[in-house]
Amino acid sequence: MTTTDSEPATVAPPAARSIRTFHPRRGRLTDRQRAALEQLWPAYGLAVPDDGRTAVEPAELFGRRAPLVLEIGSGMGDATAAMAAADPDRDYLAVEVHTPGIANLLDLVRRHGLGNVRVARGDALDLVRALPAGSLDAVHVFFPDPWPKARHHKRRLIQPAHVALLRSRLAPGGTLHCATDWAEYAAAMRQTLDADPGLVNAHDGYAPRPAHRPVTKFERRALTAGREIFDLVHRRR
Ligand SMILES: C[S@@+](CC[C@H](N)C(=O)[O-])C[C@H]1O[C@@H](n2cnc3c(N)ncnc32)[C@H](O)[C@@H]1O
Repeated sequence: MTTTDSEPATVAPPAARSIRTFHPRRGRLTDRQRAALEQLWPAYGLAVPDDGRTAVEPAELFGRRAPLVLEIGSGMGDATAAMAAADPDRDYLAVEVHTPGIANLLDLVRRHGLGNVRVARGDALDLVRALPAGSLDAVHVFFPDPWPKARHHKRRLIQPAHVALLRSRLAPGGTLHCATDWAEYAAAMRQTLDADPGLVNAHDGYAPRPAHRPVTKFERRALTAGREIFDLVHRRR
């Protein structure tokens, strides 16, 4: 994965051109997830452009201009759906690679009538590259894959070049909120985020878990196993 904080090269295409249907294999989804995927994907789904040129225009995706929250690695989507339901004046764009998670979030969108959620399928960094600079009010990275082995650290989402890219898509004053149950990753995240010249740590250390962040599926597992949770909230200067 190469990373750049430069602008996407082309102007936004019509939303319909960036939205495509996909058909995951039968058997991986519950009937309800499959039905939600088939019914909602055309209007609520986005195939992440991976050509490095196609731009994603949030106003076209949501049909309105509102502050935009990006949730990276939304998992089964419970936290995204809960936050979007409690925050109707902002739009929520979730990005995930795991098809059952995408379908589950679409099912939650359908059941709770969430007009302010869209679900992107593909690589989070490709999506971030395709978004306009300064277009995000917040980025949520809740319990990203920890890649605990040292030789796999290069696969981690939170590393200096990726943070610079994320920061470039945040509006001034926008927040980057990360959470993890992996103490060593938390320390590395904090060091990387604190070192970014365009970010300021909103809490001068780890943040108390904000009331607006629901307990996620992975967080529940960590709490059951007795692990500590670390939140980090940084603001773009
Ligand atoms: C440990 S899980 C956490 C899920 C959820 N945030 C939670 O707390 O329950 C990490 C998620 O990130 C997703 N993921 C990993 N790499 C990704 C990528 N490059 N782009 C988008 N999602 C990704 C995985 O599929 C997985 O669902």
